[in-house]
Amino acid sequence: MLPELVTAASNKPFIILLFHFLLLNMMIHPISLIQGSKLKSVPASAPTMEEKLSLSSFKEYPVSLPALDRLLRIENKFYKLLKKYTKIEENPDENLRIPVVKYLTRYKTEVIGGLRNWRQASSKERMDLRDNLNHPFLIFQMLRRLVYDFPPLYTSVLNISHFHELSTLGIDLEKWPSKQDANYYGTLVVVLHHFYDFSIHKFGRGTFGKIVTGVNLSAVQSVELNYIATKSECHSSAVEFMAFALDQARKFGGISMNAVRGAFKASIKEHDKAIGALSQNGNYGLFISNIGTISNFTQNRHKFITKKSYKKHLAKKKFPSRQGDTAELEEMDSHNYMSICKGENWQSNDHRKSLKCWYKLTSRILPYKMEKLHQHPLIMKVHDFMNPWESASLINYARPRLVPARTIEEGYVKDGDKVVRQRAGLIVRVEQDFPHPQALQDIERRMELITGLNVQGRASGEKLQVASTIPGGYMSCHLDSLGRSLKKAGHSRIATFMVYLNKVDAGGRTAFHRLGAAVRPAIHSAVFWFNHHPNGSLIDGMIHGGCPVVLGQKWVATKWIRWPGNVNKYKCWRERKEVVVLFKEQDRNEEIREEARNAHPSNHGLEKTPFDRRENNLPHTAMQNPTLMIQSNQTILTREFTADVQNSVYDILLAFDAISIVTLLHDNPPAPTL
Ligand SMILES: O=C(O)CCC(=O)C(=O)O
Ligand SMILES: [Fe+2]
Repeated sequence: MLPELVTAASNKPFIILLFHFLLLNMMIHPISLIQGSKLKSVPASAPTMEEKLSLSSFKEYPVSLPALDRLLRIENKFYKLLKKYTKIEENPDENLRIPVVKYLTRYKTEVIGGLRNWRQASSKERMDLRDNLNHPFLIFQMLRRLVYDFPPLYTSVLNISHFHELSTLGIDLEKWPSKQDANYYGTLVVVLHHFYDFSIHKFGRGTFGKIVTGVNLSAVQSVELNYIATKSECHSSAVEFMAFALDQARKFGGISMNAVRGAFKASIKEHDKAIGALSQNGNYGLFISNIGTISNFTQNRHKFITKKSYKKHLAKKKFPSRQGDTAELEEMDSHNYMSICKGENWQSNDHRKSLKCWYKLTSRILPYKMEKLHQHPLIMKVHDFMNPWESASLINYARPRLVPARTIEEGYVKDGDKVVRQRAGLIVRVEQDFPHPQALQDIERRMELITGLNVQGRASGEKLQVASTIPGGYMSCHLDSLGRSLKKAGHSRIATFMVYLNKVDAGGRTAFHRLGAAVRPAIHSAVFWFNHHPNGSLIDGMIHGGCPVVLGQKWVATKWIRWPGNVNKYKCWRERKEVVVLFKEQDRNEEIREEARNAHPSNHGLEKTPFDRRENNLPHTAMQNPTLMIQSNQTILTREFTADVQNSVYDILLAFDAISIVTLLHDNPPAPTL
């Protein structure tokens, strides 16, 4: 247990104990942070506390907010009882005095101090406990107390009559938070440092920029964060956490100086080794992002590969420009993405001058304030797209339904990998049970009026998706489209329309690093961009990522707009090729056939094809395993369809690389009209 370790530190070789402790007891969440647009798989994680507690039907994070809320309240009760206990006359068991006082002191510094200052910091708004739980650092500290300090103390005091109230709280230590749970939040703190390169010396003592956080980072916690950072390949962050540990140990003791000094040296060595290997392997993105965060530890400066040597390295190796599509550019992506997240802007003055703002008038809606954020390729911002009631309804709908985001790699959704592309980010699709269907339709209709694209219906858009991210959570850089060409990927998301549903206190920009700029999340506003050129090819420049949220919780609603339902709007991208779909199935519903015969060949609005009607309201039995024949120009293709595929027009289009279905017939069709 950690407290024993710390007390023992002064007389035992601490470093040995320290690493023994770290290696054996700290199983951190297996992550490897960022690293460009290349996706890394994450091994299955241990059961989370949420699963163990089964307190709530939804998982908001590995530990759900209601679960955390409950823990916070339990701990608060415990704190009050301990405090009373120290004040009773015929005092307490002598053996208990030290651990009780220790717990009280930690609680006072980490919670009371933190909460008070946090409140002051939040633009005079009263923040409830939940808001405080929203910061990974405070959760990290709380879970550490509950994992290391709470169980032994709780077991010792449970039979003391003064504490009998505890038995009514339903605490089950078997289902108590684990070290993994605490360390998960440690990784989020590391992410924040790795990206934003803030001063740990200030942050660890309670300030974050202009915000007073009340954070009070102990030497031991700093050592733990060092370990987590090393495991996460954030080597310069690791060194900085260790440097802070050294500083805290020097100032406040409680841990062996020699041991921390030794661990500090070991950490630098580890850093240099890793960085050296990275630079030799030519992984410049990672190399630079690590180098970039090393600050000036004057006494140890010579031990780092300094920025100077990085510059030499730069001089030797020519880095690609920010345009184009090369392997090297991809390597640079992670670094550039981080720079843009930090607020850098590489757009030229000329380009910025060309970015205009205007009011868009349509016949049906009030004017929208439109702002061009990038010219070629286009990124548009729509101010005040959502009304506050709509945003709140979407958040309220999503909150209890969130699930960890699944990942999409090379066009396939991989089940099981919870957080690769989206870390500490959870999503839900807005389904039929959304209580305000009319509002949803309004929202989608407005998207259509603004973009000029169809977004409603399966062929035109995916269901609106709401995503939530807590501080430390981010989405590494990626392209929204699922394939390089529309031809290959019929599902392709030709455009993205994303709405920022709430105010994010700090961080959480959407970074378009190859375009040199990021969009700040502005409450109720939307951002809109194309992922494909009109000729169908992918716009590589649209690679983007959601930067880590620093303070507050970020909520976005995203509509991915699809190709098949919009293909007619891309009139010139290739020659029109019409196809005839033949159902060979015998027992097809007569109504469908009738409609098919009547369908006018020139009706290309996919929403109106018999297929779609079938999808919406025709009996399903008629559609079991049909064989489709597609006649396209002179070629006749036949293919068995699975139940899944038969359900959608665009899947059929995709399978046959067709643009549209002009008619739908039973056997022996007349010659197609091409
Ligand atoms: O959260 C963001 O700002 C970006 C999210 C995103 O890119 C996505 O969901 O595809
Ligand atoms: Fe995206």
